[in-house]
Amino acid sequence: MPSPALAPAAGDRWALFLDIDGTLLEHHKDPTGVVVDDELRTLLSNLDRQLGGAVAVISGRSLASIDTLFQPMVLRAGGLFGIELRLSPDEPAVAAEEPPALAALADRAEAELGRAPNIVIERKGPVLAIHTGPHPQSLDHITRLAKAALPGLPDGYRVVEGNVGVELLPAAALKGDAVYRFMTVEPFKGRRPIFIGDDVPDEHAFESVHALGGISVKVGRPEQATAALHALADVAAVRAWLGDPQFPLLDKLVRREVTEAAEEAAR
Ligand SMILES: O=P(O)(O)OC[C@H]1O[C@H](O[C@H]2O[C@H](CO)[C@@H](O)[C@H](O)[C@H]2O)[C@H](O)[C@@H](O)[C@@H]1O
Ligand SMILES: [Mg+2]
Repeated sequence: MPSPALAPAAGDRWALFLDIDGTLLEHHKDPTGVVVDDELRTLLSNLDRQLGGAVAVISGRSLASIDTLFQPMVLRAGGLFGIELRLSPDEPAVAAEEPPALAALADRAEAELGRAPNIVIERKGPVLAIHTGPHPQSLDHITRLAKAALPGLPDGYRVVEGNVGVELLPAAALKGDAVYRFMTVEPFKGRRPIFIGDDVPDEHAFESVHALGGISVKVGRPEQATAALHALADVAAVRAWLGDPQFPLLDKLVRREVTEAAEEAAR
């Protein structure tokens, strides 16, 4: 039997927010190499029907990249960590622009690092990603380079070191803010949010769903500090949970022990 704290309250209506890479899709060394299978499309359509449309992906990918991946589906989405919002599927995808100072940095990064093995540079308008793959040494080096570039960028830019790369993000790129924005509009309004994510930028969204009385689910990396209160082992476990006829039965999630130190480290 689920403990009372883990059982969905009667009458709860849910809103579902999903990270993409590492949550719905397994990683691939090339960001353009991932493929959305029809099983995932069917899963998302079923959830969309089940939750009255209160389903959105919130990703570091641009809306254009999300659309290319999921076509012909057009999802409610927060692209570029929430900078590019599509609150309803009939809104066109508008791409955010690359500021000149970031363009200059991206040009330099492409010239200096573009040929290095395992490094992939992804220009996404106001966000620049330098993917290293799971190679800690190059990750340290690239993080230092990215931090050194901050003074030349518009105010508020920050470096986020993720599991397999570094991203330079403007101040407005906060996944939790995207969750808040969705929660102000139909069909999300008044529901209880669930956010599922696997990486550092997802921590902000975990905090937001907590503030909204929702459920946070961290995927994989059990050794990593996180604010999330629940866990799923991997992409397969995420898909199995989402596809369970009893979704969202919370006792199928692993309840995380969150220590003060872990919460602090996740901030
Ligand atoms: O917020 P997410 O949906 O998880 O997106 C985060 C980034 O995902 C992609 O990069 C990562 O996945 C790639 C494909 O597996 C991999 O090649 C890369 O090394 C990873 O960093 C995407 O390309 C980025 O734009 C997203 O920000
Ligand atoms: Mg992810």
